[in-house]
Parts: sequence; structure tokens; C-alpha cells
Amino acid sequence: MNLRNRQQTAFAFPVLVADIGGTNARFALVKGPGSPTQIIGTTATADHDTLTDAIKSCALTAAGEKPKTAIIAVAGPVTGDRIPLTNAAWVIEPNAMISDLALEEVVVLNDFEAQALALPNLEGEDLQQIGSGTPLPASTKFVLGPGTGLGAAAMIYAADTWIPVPGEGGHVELGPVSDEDFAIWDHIEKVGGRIGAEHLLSGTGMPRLARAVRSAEQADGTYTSAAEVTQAADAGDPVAVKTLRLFAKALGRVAGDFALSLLARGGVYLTGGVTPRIADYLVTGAFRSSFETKAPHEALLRTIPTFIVRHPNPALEGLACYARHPENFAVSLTGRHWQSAIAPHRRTG
Ligand SMILES: Nc1ncnc2c1ncn2[C@@H]1O[C@H](COP(=O)(O)OP(=O)(O)OP(=O)(O)O)[C@@H](O)[C@H]1O
Repeated sequence: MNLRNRQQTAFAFPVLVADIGGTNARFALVKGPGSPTQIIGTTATADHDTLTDAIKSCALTAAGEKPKTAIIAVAGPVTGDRIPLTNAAWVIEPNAMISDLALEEVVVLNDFEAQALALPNLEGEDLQQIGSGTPLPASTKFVLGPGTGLGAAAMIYAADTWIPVPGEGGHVELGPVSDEDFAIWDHIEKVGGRIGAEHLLSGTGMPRLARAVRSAEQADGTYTSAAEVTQAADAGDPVAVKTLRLFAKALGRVAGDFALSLLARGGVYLTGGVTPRIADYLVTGAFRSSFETKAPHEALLRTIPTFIVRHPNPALEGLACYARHPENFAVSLTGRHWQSAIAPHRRTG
């Protein structure tokens, strides 16, 4: 069976799409293949015992129409018929959702796979470019998202289709390059005996980087959260300012490594809760120069564009794009797709 034959036929509309984060669950409705993404609710996961409860109280009334399909993005692996979330107390049980919400089918995907699904359709105000380059059409793209962790996924274009490829790219090795890096490196607290990209380039990593800068400079200051660091930087705190400068520079290096590994001529896209908070440092700082400084491939990297994603919820939009036109994407549903016993069985993995 070739790649085309394995792609699935249409979902039953309306489709409820849900992005389940550690803190918030966000919902939207797609009424048909030509319909826009209708945002219908956001709620704190901690406010509900189950996803079904959250959907009933925060999504169904605003939806107006009863969804027939639910497509859900979660952080972490899809582990069978009971899917515990890595960052929240919920356990997702698709079979129970089908009976409790009278759904025909449920699909559960990875959160960065969902973000990758959005990339081919982002345009205009959804994107703020950093530096030069133009995305080549029908070319591989990469999404890198410093949020609570450092999420990563590729959107590969091959065999005339888009193939989202999630992975653990946020855990690639990070080492010092410049004199400035070497001066702080010994001061960084290791995690599991190493320094992976996520250990510095994420919301949880940023205060670790700030503490290393503070220690190297024998300065004062307490840094326990990313918000504390960005607020201190806004107030002119020199350790925090240097932390954000180094953060942007190191993120550029990691982004450039992924652009090279995948030859991502379609561009590298930055998402995640941290990105908009450090946008000025990304645009005016060394993010782009460290992205490009990769001899012998500087000329190649100058042609690959980098973007801040300004769309408020790329994961939800990615799921909506997939819901409208699953035939445009090669997404394996094996082990991630549940159907009601009475629904028409149409799909293959
Ligand atoms: N003011 C701020 N400055 C810098 N970073 C921040 C700030 N506020 C929040 N963050 C970081 O952004 C993270 C949230 O990012 P993101 O939205 O991508 O997270 P998530 O893990 O997907 O979970 P959720 O969607 O439930 O919030 C927080 O964990 C925090 O580290």
C-alpha cells in the first residue's frame, strides 16, 4: 500500500478540536471542510476532573452543534486506551468519551505534531519574520517551541504530501561556543549529568540559565521562574538582560542545527509560551546570526527563513487544518483512533 492509499477519508463533521496543555485546555469547532476554526472555549485543566467534564461545561454550549468527532492534542505519548497526561492530572479515555459525548470517533495526536500540522497554512499576521530568507513552497518546515519544556517537530514534504514528525528534539545536546558561553558553562546546574537544550531553552530552563549567569558574574538576584527573569529584564536587571540575550543566541544555534539536519527550506517556526515574551531579543539580538553561523553552510542558512509564530493557538489551528482535509497529510492513526461501535468504519491506519 503506498503513502497516498494509507491516507484517510473525511472525518464526520462537526469536529471538536482540543489542545490539552499542562495548565489550560482549549477548544474549537470545525463545522465542515470549508468552515473556519470557531474558538469555543478555554478552561483550566485543574478546574475539571476529566476532559469529558471540561468539554461538557466549557465547549458544548458555545459549539451550538453537537460534535461527531473529537481530535485531541496532548503532550506526551499516546499509550493505549487510557492516556495519562504528562503535565496534568487527567487520564484521557477515548472509549468513555465516545459513549459519554455520543461521538462517532476520537483521534489523539501529539501536541507538537498538531503544531506542525498548522505550518503549511500560517501566513500574514500569523508570522513575524526574523532576518532574511523566503520559504520554498512544498519544502520541509520545522517548529521549535520553548514553553514549559522545549517542544519540537518537523513537517516534512515528501511523496507529494505533508508528513508531521514529532520527536524529542528539545533534548539535543547543547555546548558552549563563544567565550561568553565558556564563562558561564561550568556554573550551569546539570540535569541527569548533562545539559540538554530544554534544560536552558524553555520556561523551566530560563531560570537555570539566569542562575548560571548570576553565579559567573558573582551578582545578586533570585530567579525561580521564566516570568521572574523576563520581568527583571524589563526592569533593566543586567543578569536577566544577559540571560535573555544568551537564550536567544543559543536558541538560534539549535534552530540552525535543525534547519541543517532536515534541510528545512520551508523555514523554522518558533512557538511556545516563552517566545512572545522574548520577541525583542529574538528580533534584535543574536538569534539570527547564530542561526546562520554554521560554516561551511552559512550561505545555505541565509536562505532559510525563521519566524515567530504570532497565531494565538497553532496547535488548535493545526488540528483544524487536519480535520478539514486529512487527505492533505500523512498521519498514521494506528493506535490513536477510536470509533463508536455504531459509526461507519471508514478508515485505515
Ligand atoms: N512572563 C513570562 N515570561 C517568560 N516565560 C513565561 C512567562 N509566562 C509564562 N512563561 C512560560 O511559558 C510557559 C507556558 O508555555 P506554553 O503555553 O507553551 O506551555 P504548555 O506547556 O503548552 O502549557 P499550557 O498550554 O497549559 O500553558 C510557562 O511554563 C512559563 O515557563
